[in-house]
Amino acid sequence: MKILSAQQIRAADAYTIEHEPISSVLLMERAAMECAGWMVHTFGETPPPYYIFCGMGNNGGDGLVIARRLQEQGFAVQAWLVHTADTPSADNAANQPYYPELQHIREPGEFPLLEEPGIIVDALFGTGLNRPVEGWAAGVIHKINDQRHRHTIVSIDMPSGMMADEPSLHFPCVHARYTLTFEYYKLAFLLPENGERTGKTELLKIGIHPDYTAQVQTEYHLTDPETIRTIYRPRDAFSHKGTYGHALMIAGSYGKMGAAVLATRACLRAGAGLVTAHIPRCGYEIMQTAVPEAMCDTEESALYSAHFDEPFRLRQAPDYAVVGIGPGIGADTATAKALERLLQAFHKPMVLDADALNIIGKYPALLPQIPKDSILTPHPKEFERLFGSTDNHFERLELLTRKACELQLYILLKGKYSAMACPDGAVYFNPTGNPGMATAGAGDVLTGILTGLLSQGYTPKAALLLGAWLHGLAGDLAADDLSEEALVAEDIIHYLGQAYLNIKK
Ligand SMILES: NC(=O)C1=CN([C@@H]2O[C@H](COP(=O)(O)OP(=O)(O)OC[C@H]3O[C@@H](n4cnc5c(N)ncnc54)[C@H](O)[C@@H]3O)[C@@H](O)[C@H]2O)[C@@H](O)CC1
Ligand SMILES: Nc1ncnc2c1ncn2[C@@H]1O[C@H](COP(=O)(O)OP(=O)(O)O)[C@@H](O)[C@H]1O
Ligand SMILES: [K+]
Repeated sequence: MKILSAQQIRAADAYTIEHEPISSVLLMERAAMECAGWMVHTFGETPPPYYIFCGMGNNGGDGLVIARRLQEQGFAVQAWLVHTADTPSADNAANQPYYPELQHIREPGEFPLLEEPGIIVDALFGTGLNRPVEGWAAGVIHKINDQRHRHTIVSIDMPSGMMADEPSLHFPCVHARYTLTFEYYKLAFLLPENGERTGKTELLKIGIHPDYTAQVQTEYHLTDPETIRTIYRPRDAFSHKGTYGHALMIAGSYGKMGAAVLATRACLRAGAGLVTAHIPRCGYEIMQTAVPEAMCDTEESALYSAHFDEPFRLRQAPDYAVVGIGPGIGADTATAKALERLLQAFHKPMVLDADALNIIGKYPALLPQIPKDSILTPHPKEFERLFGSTDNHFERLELLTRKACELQLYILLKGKYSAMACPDGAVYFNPTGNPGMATAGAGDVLTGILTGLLSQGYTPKAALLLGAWLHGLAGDLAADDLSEEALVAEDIIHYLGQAYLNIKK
């Protein structure tokens, strides 16, 4: 699913108006009807009163139509026009006569007392916002926010005060419980700095012309079930384990064998044909007992240098379909040396996570040695160690995209919407997953899944999009049964099968 800028959204509206064709006032009617329908469905036939605050632009126009529609259905509605400008937009003005009970706020003192707990509809500003809200209009936003513990705040299209494509963290902005957004997710919603203000996002289709969406060029995308279904490849009936590759998982150290077990298990569950776990000797029995399906390749100590010093084994490394490296390996000098040797010996796309990334953060000269099209999976702290810090999440996204292009790597920056930057500059956000996955080892499972998918022959981009989706979906299915709180990393592996079945439906 494409993510459009505010400017592209305006163009999409204009294209629809011209080519459907439909008048802009009717398009507004359609958008507002969807909102009113959602509210009736969500808040029921006997809801608390609706308090609707409308701005002077088309977002306010939506608010006026919502007020009329809800009132026509017999609900208790009060609506105010907040005079943030001298003149309303044409479609806003066109709708005012159809809601004669409209009240007016021309100064902060006119903000009403909302006695009965109700539903506040925020229709002050939408995608037309082009600067911070200031003065008494900002005061109205603060007053709305002061009510948020007594009332449910629903923002129309965007929380008023938030910019769709630019940082606005420090701007006055409505803190919504729900944001009913039209047709496309806005980039701002997907960045952690705006999460608290956006609340739960509901995407409402308002009938934007499909031809516009099909032809518009955008670097940002949200992965969706259709994309995932086109990526997923069913198994060939005549295939054998050789078809699905032999993966090498380099993970674990004394005290961190759990990371190796989780990554190895996840790699097998994702569907790799054969998996060898490269681990320190101290973890041999743990691994053989916990994951009998995996082969083990051990070293005398927890250090990895010996392995890749040995010419025979070094020659073997390229024979693996894929290498996943990082979970729990530690970041001491000998291990760093071993990683350097691995990068000299292995030239196919690989998966680098956790301590492998921390080592590279310490020795940045290793970065350009990573095989082209490899997948890096940093969490925000690891990302900062690798590439430095930024002032806000828009800048961080820009840095992520730039690094993926410069280094010709796929980089997944973890989060609620993990951002996956591709070497061609495209960025995909993954919508599956939940806060239950903020638990030790969840990232090790992701490393295993990605390695398992690459092993089966998925391209790095396909493995990345499908892997992130499956990982989050397995976490969602696990949380549905077990709760977010009780979810542990092992559960994500356990529910991977259900996640596969779900995408095949
Ligand atoms: N035909 C269309 O274009 C449709 C538009 N729709 C709605 O229209 C919205 C966009 O409407 P508009 O482009 O009229 O803009 P908004 O209603 O978002 O903003 C209102 C006006 O405020 C002014 N403004 C910007 N920043 C300000 C600030 N900081 N302080 C005070 N005034 C400021 C702008 O000049 C703009 O004209 C969407 O978010 C959506 O809700 C929907 O009705 C669907 C159809
Ligand atoms: N709130 C959340 N919503 C969705 N996914 C989440 C959330 N919190 C964590 N995750 C996912 O869980 C994983 C956690 O990885 P990471 O922090 O590396 O864990 P660890 O290092 O303990 O293995 C990431 O893939 C991340 O996207
Ligand atoms: K709004």
